[in-house]
Amino acid sequence: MAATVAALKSTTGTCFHQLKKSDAHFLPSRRPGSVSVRTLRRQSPMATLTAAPTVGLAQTFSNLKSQGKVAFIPYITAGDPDLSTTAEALKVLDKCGSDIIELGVPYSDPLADGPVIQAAATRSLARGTNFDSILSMLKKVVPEISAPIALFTYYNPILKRGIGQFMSTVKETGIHGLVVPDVPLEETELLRKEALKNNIELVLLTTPTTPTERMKAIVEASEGFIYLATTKPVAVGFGISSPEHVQLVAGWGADGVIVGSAMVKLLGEAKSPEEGLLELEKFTKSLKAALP
Ligand SMILES: O=P(O)(O)OC[C@@H](O)[C@@H](O)c1c[nH]c2ccccc12
Repeated sequence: MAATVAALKSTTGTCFHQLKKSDAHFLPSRRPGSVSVRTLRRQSPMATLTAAPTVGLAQTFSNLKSQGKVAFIPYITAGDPDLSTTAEALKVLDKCGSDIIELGVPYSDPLADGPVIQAAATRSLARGTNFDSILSMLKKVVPEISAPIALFTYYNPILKRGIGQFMSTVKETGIHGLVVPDVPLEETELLRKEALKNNIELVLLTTPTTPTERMKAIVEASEGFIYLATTKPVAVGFGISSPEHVQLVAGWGADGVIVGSAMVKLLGEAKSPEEGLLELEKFTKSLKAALP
């Protein structure tokens, strides 16, 4: 895998259709920066009024890279065990130094997710979580947290609202990035156009088995994140669940480390939301401490 990371950093590439749970994913950065994101935000005169993130995903990577740091990127599913716990969890993750937070919108056919996240989505939907309730939770919480958020959603909820309407609504909540795992490159043109209009970074996906030419095209089109293979900064995810894993991946030369299922499990399987949040805090701190 270390060799894979090195190879990916010297290639431009991606495949989209072949995305599966066994694959790692990577996040590139485009815009150079020199000041710590977190320092920048906290020094802002607006900080007492609102801690809204001032920089997006790509900029966050640039800023961290210039300090020799590796991004810590947790993923949680919205509405599991309930939306008010998700709101608290976002604050905990932010407070514990997460650099970017991935928030999954639960969907009935989560084909790109593994069993833990699928189960979380099912529980969340059974509780009645829907896109509108997630948006109103985000409107309240996003101004209180520093880390930029990337929303993970399948394509259907976007199509249902209409792409333009979806992007502007999402932008209003203060979300910076969007990952749509079931849209192939060929169908992203309109999505990209509307995302750009609303200043949302649209993340495309690749896998280690993606043909080089296709990888190049996807890397070219992606903003903020790419899953696998790029000369831009790279973040690795899938199957990472301990400080040892995090350390190992950072040692391979990755620019960011993504942890999903392990987080989701802590929150979703805790005896109570309070206990889940405490576990989440402990776990996040231990992972963050393992990174440079
Ligand atoms: O859960 P893991 O093994 O820690 O891996 C992160 C991954 O699940 C998360 O980033 C993710 C959630 N939903 C996705 C859809 C596509 C790609 C990636 C994801």
